[in-house]
Amino acid sequence: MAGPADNGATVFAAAFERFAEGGIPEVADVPDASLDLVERIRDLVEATVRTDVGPEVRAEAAELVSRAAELLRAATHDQVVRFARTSEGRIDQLTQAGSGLLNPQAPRLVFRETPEMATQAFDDSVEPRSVEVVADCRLTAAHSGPPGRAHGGVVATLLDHVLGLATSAAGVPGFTAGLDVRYRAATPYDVPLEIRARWTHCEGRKSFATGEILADGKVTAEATAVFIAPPEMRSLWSRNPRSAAAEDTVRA
Ligand SMILES: CCCCCCCCCCCC(=O)SCCNC(=O)CCNC(=O)[C@H](O)C(C)(C)COP(=O)(O)OP(=O)(O)OC[C@H]1O[C@@H](n2cnc3c(N)ncnc32)[C@H](O)[C@@H]1OP(=O)(O)O
Repeated sequence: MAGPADNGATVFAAAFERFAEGGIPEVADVPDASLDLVERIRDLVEATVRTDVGPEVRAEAAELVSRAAELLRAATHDQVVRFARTSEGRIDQLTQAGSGLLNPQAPRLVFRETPEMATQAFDDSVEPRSVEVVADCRLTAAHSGPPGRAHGGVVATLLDHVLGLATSAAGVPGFTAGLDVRYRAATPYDVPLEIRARWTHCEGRKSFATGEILADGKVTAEATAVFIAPPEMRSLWSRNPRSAAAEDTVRA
């Protein structure tokens, strides 16, 4: 298993080998039961935050939740990391905290107008292309910070993730090296939010993006970020084969 010291490169290398061999499953093959479980846990978290029931009912609920955790632990993966290929040809990590389909702690982030994602990164013969990535999200009371508004860290997570995907879409992805968020107004929960981002330029290994969150058409937060891919990741990404066919089904 990869430890923190290896920068995740071992896990990525294994994932790219599997991608090359056609072994990365499709996101579309994730069973409905897996998605349903995630949605129900999100509902559970929301209900837990909002509940006003007494201690006895809480204790009863806690017993049920413990039983559910026990059921899920009956079979576990060696790695939490679960790669899958999206319909746009992008490799996603289904348990990541930004939008992971199999992570109930991730906000419900839905990408729209998603342009075809670059599947070939760091290809010297292809100029990065600036594409606008747009996502919809509705935060809940479980994401609140000060009364009535979203937590600033959650707002930063949304921006980090969507700006990161904009650099992936451009063909120059990386890890977040810096994220500068300007909180212009309260970001509300329980209302539709729109998150927009686009890659702007590269300076050497640094890939820059900007983006913003809008509620009811008004910008509540904006960000600039720099993403950097370590050399070993660049070499992995650069040989990401576009033509790989997925044969596995997701066992999630
Ligand atoms: C597959 C499906 C996934 C699917 C998942 C999808 C995820 C979407 C996006 C989520 C993104 C994340 O959360 S990523 C996770 C959070 N981020 C991280 O864990 C990153 C931790 N940091 C690192 O690993 C490292 O510091 C790196 C890789 C970022 C950079 O290390 P390095 O390669 O050694 O580079 P380093 O020499 O430090 O810096 C290179 C150059 O950049 C400059 N530089 C460094 N930081 C900054 C900065 N904040 N702003 C400006 N410039 C900077 C340096 O001065 C230097 O300039 P010069 O001397 O060259 O001029």
